[in-house]
Amino acid sequence: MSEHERTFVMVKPDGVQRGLIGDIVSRFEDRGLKMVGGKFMQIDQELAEEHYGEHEDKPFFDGLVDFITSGPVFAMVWEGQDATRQVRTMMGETDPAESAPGTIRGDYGLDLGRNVIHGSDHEDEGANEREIELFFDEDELVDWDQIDSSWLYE
Ligand SMILES: Nc1ncnc2c1ncn2[C@@H]1O[C@H](COP(=O)(O)OP(=O)(O)OP(=O)(O)O)[C@@H](O)[C@H]1O
Repeated sequence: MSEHERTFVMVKPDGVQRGLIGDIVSRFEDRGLKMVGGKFMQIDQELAEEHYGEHEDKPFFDGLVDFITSGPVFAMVWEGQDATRQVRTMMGETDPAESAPGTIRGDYGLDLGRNVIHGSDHEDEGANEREIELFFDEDELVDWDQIDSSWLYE
């Protein structure tokens, strides 16, 4: 799939507390993706359990929920050609130790838990739109087609 699409991305509490929001946003801007939404927020227990619902039977589930609710996150929606897959490629692997230098987790990730960033799974059909809906109301997102940017090129 390589269509123009939106995807959900989140700088996790470790990334926020280490001051990595700006760098991460820059990487996506430089890549040509467009931000359509952004929210600095604290995730509560209910939202965390819903967001990570697919992992509820895993031994690391409680630790994952504790971590993601431990401090503010920066939730974002980015759009562009094949945006979900592009973001996943730029993030690296789930385990930072397996992530190539130059990827976000390869450059900054510490371990499986503290891996700086979340992005929708491109192999899970519809995960991007489900996660966007979970974190954002439609009126919090910008429709760039409706924004006049002709002045930029005058
Ligand atoms: N074995 C594990 N031990 C501890 N934490 C884990 C483990 N496996 C996954 N996690 C944590 O759970 C998150 C979700 O796992 P998942 O398999 O969906 O990875 P991912 O899709 O790369 O990550 P994310 O969903 O955060 O983008 C991972 O980002 C990681 O922080």
